Amino acid sequence: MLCVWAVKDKVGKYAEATHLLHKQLLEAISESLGLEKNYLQEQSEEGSQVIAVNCYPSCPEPEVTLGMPPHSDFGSLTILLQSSEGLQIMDSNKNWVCVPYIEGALIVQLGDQVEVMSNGIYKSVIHRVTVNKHVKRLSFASLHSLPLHKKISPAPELLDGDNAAAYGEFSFNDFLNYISSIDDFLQERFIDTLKKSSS
Ligand SMILES: O=C(O)CCC(=O)C(=O)O
Ligand SMILES: [Fe+2]
Repeated sequence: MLCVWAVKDKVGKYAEATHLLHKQLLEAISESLGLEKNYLQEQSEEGSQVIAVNCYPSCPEPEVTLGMPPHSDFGSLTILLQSSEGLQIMDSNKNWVCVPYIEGALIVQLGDQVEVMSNGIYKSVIHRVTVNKHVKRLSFASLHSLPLHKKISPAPELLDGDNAAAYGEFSFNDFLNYISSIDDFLQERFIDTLKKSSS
């Protein structure tokens, strides 16, 4: 019992720390886009945070399988801690690049919601997870999202005559409806369905 409480306390503190870090990162991203410092954070107010613990057992034939298939995260940002290498991101030439393991380092992945709000100035990162023949891998993902029914669209300050909105508006709920309505949501990323044809 003591052990359960100790873990609960640690995970609770971790969730609080990543919640604060998410806020600070959104402020930095807002400023980098030339928006009000609080713009993205205000959009994200009353949003959700989920801590997912992923376990990838060692696998006798790592070359024929994946721990997690390619996807981008639907939310604003994902803050990730990994126990060993395994995460790969797709670069602009569509090559898979290994994210190195650095003890204690946090990995920040930009999600679809920030891609849309930045009108595509930032792109969400496509990533996948490989498995290892000998090593079991754990990852702790803090997944942050805007509120379920909040409509998300490009920040109006980023739009002018030369820069039209490159994405239609959507909510997290629209995303959930999308993935429950199709057979294989990995075939087409939800964000691609929002892109306007001129983009
Ligand atoms: O295990 C990882 O490194 C990534 C996990 C992930 O992509 C996710 O939870 O969305
Ligand atoms: Fe992910």
